[in-house]
Amino acid sequence: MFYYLPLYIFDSFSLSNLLGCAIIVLIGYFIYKFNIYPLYLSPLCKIPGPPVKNFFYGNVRVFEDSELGERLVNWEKQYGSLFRIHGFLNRTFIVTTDPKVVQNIMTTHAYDYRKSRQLPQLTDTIGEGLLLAEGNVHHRQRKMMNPAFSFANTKEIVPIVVRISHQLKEIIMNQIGDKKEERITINSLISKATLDIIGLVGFNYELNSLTTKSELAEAYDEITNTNKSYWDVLIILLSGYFPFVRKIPITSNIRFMNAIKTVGKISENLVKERKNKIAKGELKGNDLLTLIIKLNEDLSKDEKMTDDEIKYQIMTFLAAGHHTTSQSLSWSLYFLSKHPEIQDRLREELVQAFPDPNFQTTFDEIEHLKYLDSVIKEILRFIPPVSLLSRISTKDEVVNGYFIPKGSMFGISINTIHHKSSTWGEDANEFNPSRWLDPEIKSKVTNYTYLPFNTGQRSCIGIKLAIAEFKIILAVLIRNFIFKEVEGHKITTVYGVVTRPVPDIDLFVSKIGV
Ligand code: HEM
Repeated sequence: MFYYLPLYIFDSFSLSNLLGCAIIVLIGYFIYKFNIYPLYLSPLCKIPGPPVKNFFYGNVRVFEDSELGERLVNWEKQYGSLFRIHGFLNRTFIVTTDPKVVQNIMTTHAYDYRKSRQLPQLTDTIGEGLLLAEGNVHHRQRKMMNPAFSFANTKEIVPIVVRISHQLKEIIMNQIGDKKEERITINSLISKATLDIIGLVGFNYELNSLTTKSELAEAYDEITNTNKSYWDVLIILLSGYFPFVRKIPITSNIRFMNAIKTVGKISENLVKERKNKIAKGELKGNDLLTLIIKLNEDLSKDEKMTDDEIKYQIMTFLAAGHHTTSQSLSWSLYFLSKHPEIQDRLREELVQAFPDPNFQTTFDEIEHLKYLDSVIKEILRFIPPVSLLSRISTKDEVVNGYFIPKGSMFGISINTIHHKSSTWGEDANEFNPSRWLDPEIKSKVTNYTYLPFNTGQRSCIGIKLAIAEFKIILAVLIRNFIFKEVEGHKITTVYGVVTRPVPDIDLFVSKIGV
């Protein structure tokens, strides 16, 4: 009798019925997985959080959302330092600003949390370099590369940063020419300057993107494209779940993949070129790549990085090392133009320290400028370039009384932590560099209340380089120009991989003393 069962089924169900059933089962599975389970059945539902209003987007877009920062700050006030939000397809994020939880995730048990691969375009852009490596691989790579980012090496690269900063200054001077002032789009100029700097300090490679058309600068313009359409964002979000979506041959995907190929090709050539120099005994220089290759030479076979690993580090440094710094610099000029009194005070300090507008400086000289230091600390507090860090747990755990199953996603909201009035006072939402001169506020600053570069094992390896570069470029620009707001030019803050202004920032720029 059982022998006849399959035929019996085919008799009574036509193929279209079967297909219909399969579609219903699939839709049922989809609704269960992306709606019923995360919103009603998951143990994470016990954690408080805002109601979900959108079937697809949950309560935040998490990526490319212009209101994310403000909403997270408000939810933290309402639900406390550990709360639940839902992103695309109702993915649950446990958002935390609790210093103890942050410490546990970032320091005490850092390797028990892995990075999210929800943004495959990030993996495509930087490869499996230090930023994305996990566990022992990360530990080995980091240990090996730390010496290349030491204070001593950072001091050595200061003259390069000064040279490019003055080159940027000259370009702006020329754009202003004899005019009283000129409206200038600052982001793209600064981004080229920081790309040129990472090219030189990273690989002793003259990208010259400030002065010539650069293939690499164009590739990054494409990758970090600021004019993303609704469909571009949807493709990015969907590719987090279904990676093949990135491979569909539509214009935005093709342009993105071509840009990625350019970055990969240039990085590969840099490794080859350096290897040739080693073969000829010509390996000289104190750029990061040379230092890393030298350090690699001395390692045992098990510890050595492969050529591909070195290529991924180049891709990582290029991406991680230029966009963050350039966006922060652009935001600085924007807020300094909104607060002319702060800009004037900073300029006063700079003119006094550097009477010559074409000044050359050392690391120590620039480090001693207190107000410049306060302005930079404040911009990194007020608008941290990396506003949200995500981590996925690899073990079941109980956090603040809630059971959190392994595989859960934590979002450490740096931006929210940086706007807590309990740390920063009632004016936490104001841009006020002077707070950094207040001993009471300074006493509340710890690795877990202020973390623009993250903290612990996965903190930014380029922090010293980033701060030196940030200070020098800002010092050269503010020492030589006055930046003024363009009335009616409205800027929105968009929280992507890096927090960026949309549209690009236009400012009126005039020369000092003209
Ligand atoms: C204002 C500038 C910068 C900011 C705000 C910044 C911020 C950050 C943050 C928050 C992280 C941690 C990411 C995570 O835990 O998921 C990070 C990691 C990293 N950053 Fe930066 N960064 C900046 C500049 C640079 C520069 C100039 C470099 C130069 C190469 C660099 C290279 C890296 C690398 C390689 C990592 C991965 C470190 C690891 O996982 O061990 N960053 N950065």
